[in-house]
Amino acid sequence: MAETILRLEKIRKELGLSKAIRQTIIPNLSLEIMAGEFVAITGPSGSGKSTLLYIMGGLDKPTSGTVWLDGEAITEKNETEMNHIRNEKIGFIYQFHFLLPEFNAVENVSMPMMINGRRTKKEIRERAMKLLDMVDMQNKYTNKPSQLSGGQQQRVAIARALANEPKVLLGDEPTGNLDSRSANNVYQLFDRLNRELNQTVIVVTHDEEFANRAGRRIHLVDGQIESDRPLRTMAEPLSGS
Ligand SMILES: Nc1ncnc2c1ncn2[C@@H]1O[C@H](COP(=O)(O)OP(=O)(O)OP(=O)(O)O)[C@@H](O)[C@H]1O
Repeated sequence: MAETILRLEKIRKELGLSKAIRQTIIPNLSLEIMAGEFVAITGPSGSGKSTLLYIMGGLDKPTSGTVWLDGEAITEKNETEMNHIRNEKIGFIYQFHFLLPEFNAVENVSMPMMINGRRTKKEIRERAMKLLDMVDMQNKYTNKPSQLSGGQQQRVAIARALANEPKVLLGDEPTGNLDSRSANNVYQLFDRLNRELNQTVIVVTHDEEFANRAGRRIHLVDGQIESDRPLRTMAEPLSGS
């Protein structure tokens, strides 16, 4: 049986707009995600999807409540400990790739491994190339981001997010900035990572087609789960693929 990889317990998020005015983004949300799940988080603009994803990935702290990642309460960690956990256990993909412009594809993918320090230089380079092969970027090792299309840049960003074998891969609108063909490549890649590597994937998306490819769909309204339903059981083949 799959184990719980991420657990959110009574998460509340408020923002202080001024001393007197506080906005509640997430009133009280609990959620459990199992290893190997592919979860899409949908909902109207402003419903708190990105806030929730950032809290899951330790990039934002809830006002109260606990986030457990791989059995550890990450909400209790300080910034230094959190940097380490993010590097080791969380892969984050944004709508805009945030690749380092002055470095080529191999160097960008190598970066999280260099920071981590668990591998030798040679191992890092070999793994970076292997990851780029996996995202079908084998011919672009030495290209800098400006020499790549938007879809290719996003695939390098995905390879980078996978560099340290993260427990969870989090995507904030990873196809939001792509044309439909590149978006389709990215869907297929997420799908493959989930099925072949059993990678846990959680994506926030406005894209209906992407959301429908996930194994589970959580719909947020006003920071609350309006629906949470399986779209298919884990590792069940996607119809039409
Ligand atoms: N730094 C901030 N300062 C003020 N308000 C914020 C801040 N970050 C988020 N908010 C507010 O929190 C709410 C939730 O924002 P969030 O980005 O999580 O929603 P979302 O569902 O991801 O929206 P979208 O689909 O438009 O990206 C919104 O009302 C937003 O205006």
